[in-house]
Amino acid sequence: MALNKYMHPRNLYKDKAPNFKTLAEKYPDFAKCVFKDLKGKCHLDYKSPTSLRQLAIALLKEDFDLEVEMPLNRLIPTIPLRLNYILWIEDILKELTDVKGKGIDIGTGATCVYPLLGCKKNNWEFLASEVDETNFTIAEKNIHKNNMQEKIKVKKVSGKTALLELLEGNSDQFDFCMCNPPFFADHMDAQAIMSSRTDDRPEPSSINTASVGESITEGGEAEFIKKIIVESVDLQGRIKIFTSMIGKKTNIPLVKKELRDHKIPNYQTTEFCQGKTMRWGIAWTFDTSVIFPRSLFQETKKSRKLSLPLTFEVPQSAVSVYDVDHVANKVMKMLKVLQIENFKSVDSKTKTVHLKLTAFKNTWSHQRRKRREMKRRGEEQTSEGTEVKKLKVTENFTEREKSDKQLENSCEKCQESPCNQGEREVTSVSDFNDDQTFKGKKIEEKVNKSGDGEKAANQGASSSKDNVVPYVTGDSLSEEDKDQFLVKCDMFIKIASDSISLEMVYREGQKDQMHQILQYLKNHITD
Ligand SMILES: C[S@@+](CC[C@H](N)C(=O)[O-])C[C@H]1O[C@@H](n2cnc3c(N)ncnc32)[C@H](O)[C@@H]1O
Repeated sequence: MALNKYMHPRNLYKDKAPNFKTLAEKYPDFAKCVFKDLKGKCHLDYKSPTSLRQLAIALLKEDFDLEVEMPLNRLIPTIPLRLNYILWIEDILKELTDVKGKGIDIGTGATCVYPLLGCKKNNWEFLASEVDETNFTIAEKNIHKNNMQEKIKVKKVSGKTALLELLEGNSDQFDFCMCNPPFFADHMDAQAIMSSRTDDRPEPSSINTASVGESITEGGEAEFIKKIIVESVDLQGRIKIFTSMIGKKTNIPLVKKELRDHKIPNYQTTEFCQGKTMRWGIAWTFDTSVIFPRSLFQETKKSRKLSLPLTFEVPQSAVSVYDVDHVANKVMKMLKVLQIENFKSVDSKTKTVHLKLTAFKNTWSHQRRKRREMKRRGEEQTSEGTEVKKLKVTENFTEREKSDKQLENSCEKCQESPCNQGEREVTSVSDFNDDQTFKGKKIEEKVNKSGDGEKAANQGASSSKDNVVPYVTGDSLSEEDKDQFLVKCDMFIKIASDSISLEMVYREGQKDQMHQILQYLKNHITD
């Protein structure tokens, strides 16, 4: 299921979808809803209220040892989503001191699902409200069925307020309140939302059995949550953390605005992901010392994105012999020029070369600017009668700048010039510190004196025609430079079908620097 990878990590359905076959063997009423395909695999009709009900009943019994009854004409709770909400509350409470384990559930529904789960899992106590007579009666039954009447109380309310009426005549302190508010503003809203589905947002895979009172509230869920926010101002001494589920993403900014309007600065949203459905949660408190857990969805998404490898197919023209060893040697020489530390290991089975890279200093970007600077300084020096040789460098840079421009235009990531991705095209050799001219001089001397090894390294980073383009060797980093690294990543050079690929996998530090290093290698590997 698309969103399951973002489910709460402690959600037991994250990596283990309910096994219909096993459930059918244990629960006869559920078995009646299951049908088998030609291969004998069990399926469920998610459009059938009876099937959904029997699945929820079976899961609550199987995974939480909870006995419940649910009317077919009331909302049937999807258990993975309800569990995600409970797990988020657990995470919030972990950050608090002096937790009593007491919560409020606004509009508990017939199943009384949050109090039953919270009480069973965490031994929490609940005060719940319900406006609907049928829901109220069945919620009470479900509490008794599970012998939780000491822990869970439900109060029938008029629905004029969200919390105030529930707390009348009660002086308890609560750690949190939770709510799955009625969703729609009116029938038109419900109709519009159900019929606004596109290919991107297909038909819901399951049926909504909620009654009018359960799913429709004046102004929709945003107004309902606003009501809780307004009341929370008066109740801040009684309830530490206020939370609500949000069903429509577009309501999040409205709710946040209401919080800001009431000068409530400490709030946090989260995502509840399950199957194909995403819902959101919002939590707020008047206690500024509370630190809410960060959104797991955003963190997981970010770390998944970060772990995707960047790949590059090495062209045949990069090396004289097109094999992994030659490519690896060439790349290592380029890394030496860039002063990127690398540790090599080889997987002899797959013939893959693994280089563990650590870059301490950006030696690969802003080269045009730096060469222009060098050119200027070269001219200054020449006018003072020093080093005529620098003029050659100047001329060559002009040529080089042209080719750099072309390279810049070819930024593969954004296809724009200048690159707008914050991962600017990288072009030439090194980041010559501040005293470019001095380094240039020093390097020229090196070129003049250097043996084959250094010349070979130079080829890795500069045009063979342009052998006066300076370079620095990898041994010139100061201890200070090495104290802080820019980025660490792994590079794999391997055979991929009939070509050799270079793959970079991010480890730590600034990921955009890894993009730049790869771009540099792409631009210069055929030099
Ligand atoms: C979307 S349902 C949620 C039911 C249950 N909490 C769940 O998540 O499955 C909303 C519930 O709130 C109840 N409700 C609506 N307005 C209410 C109010 N002002 N006070 C208490 N309950 C209310 C409805 O009757 C309904 O049972």
